[in-house]
Amino acid sequence: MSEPALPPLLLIGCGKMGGAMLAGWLELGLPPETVVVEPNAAAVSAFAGRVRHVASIAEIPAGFAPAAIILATKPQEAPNALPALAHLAKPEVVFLSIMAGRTIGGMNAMLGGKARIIRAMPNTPAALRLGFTVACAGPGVSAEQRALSDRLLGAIGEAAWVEEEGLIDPVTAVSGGGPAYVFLLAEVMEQAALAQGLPADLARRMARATVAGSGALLGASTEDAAQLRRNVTSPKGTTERALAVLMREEAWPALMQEAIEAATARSRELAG
Ligand SMILES: NC(=O)C1=CN([C@@H]2O[C@H](COP(=O)(O)OP(=O)(O)OC[C@H]3O[C@@H](n4cnc5c(N)ncnc54)[C@H](OP(=O)(O)O)[C@@H]3O)[C@@H](O)[C@H]2O)C=CC1
Ligand SMILES: O=C(O)[C@@H]1CCC=N1
Repeated sequence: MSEPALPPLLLIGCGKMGGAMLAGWLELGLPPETVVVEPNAAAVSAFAGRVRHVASIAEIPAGFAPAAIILATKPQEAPNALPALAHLAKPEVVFLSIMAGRTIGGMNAMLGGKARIIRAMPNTPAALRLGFTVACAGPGVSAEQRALSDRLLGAIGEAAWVEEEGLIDPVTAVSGGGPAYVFLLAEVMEQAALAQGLPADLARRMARATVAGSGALLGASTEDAAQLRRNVTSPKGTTERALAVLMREEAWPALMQEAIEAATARSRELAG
């Protein structure tokens, strides 16, 4: 059975994440009545003619009744943007926020106290529909609103739900920011290749292809990451020597834990 048509949406902020999500939703067949609020016209140029673009919340057409309002501005913009959207907070409208840190309670207060809110955390592979999003539904969200949000998040990759909102902070640290750590890996591998005398172009290609190829292998495999690592590590071989450095107690395992703790703490600081 084919899925019902998507209802019109209102997207607030069409930057890196908002734009990536919009691209996925357009593939699902988003109605052209969809409104995108984005002050930076260049950010929406790729979607010209497929959605209605306005530069500010004040310019949202009067009477427009979206089923879902996606909040994809920076968390710091919430105190400006959310009160201006309070008049749209009705039981039949679900707010789907991807803002780091901003809590359901804090957003609800800015939206007038009666909003139905889902707090979600996607990541940038959403641009290739390979994202991973974890979502949490706040009070009053209906089964239909949750199903619509699940469909929207499923259009940009995998979606998972948690009941405890506090878990979204470590999710933000692990999968929300996670792509940055992987890209950093490509950067430092390239630098290490250069340090061993490899030509710059080759160092760059090697690092990118190794990270991208390993990600694709992991994505296609049912084996644990640890087993895929072992598959590379010949006894008494070269990889074993490298891993003896990287897996030292104070090295990657401890550093990653510290990094995730720092990002989780920052997510909690952004709360409100
Ligand atoms: N980037 C990522 O990997 C992820 C980001 N997020 C979350 O997504 C949100 C957006 O992040 P990201 O896409 O990286 O940021 P961007 O800065 O790329 O996008 C935010 C966009 O919102 C626009 N904007 C600013 N004020 C308003 C307003 N009042 N109404 C409508 N649009 C407005 C900005 O315009 P201008 O630049 O002109 O100010 C900008 O284009 C953040 O809350 C972040 O925490 C979540 C998961 C991953
Ligand atoms: O760095 C940030 O705050 C956002 C949230 C996760 C990824 N980017």
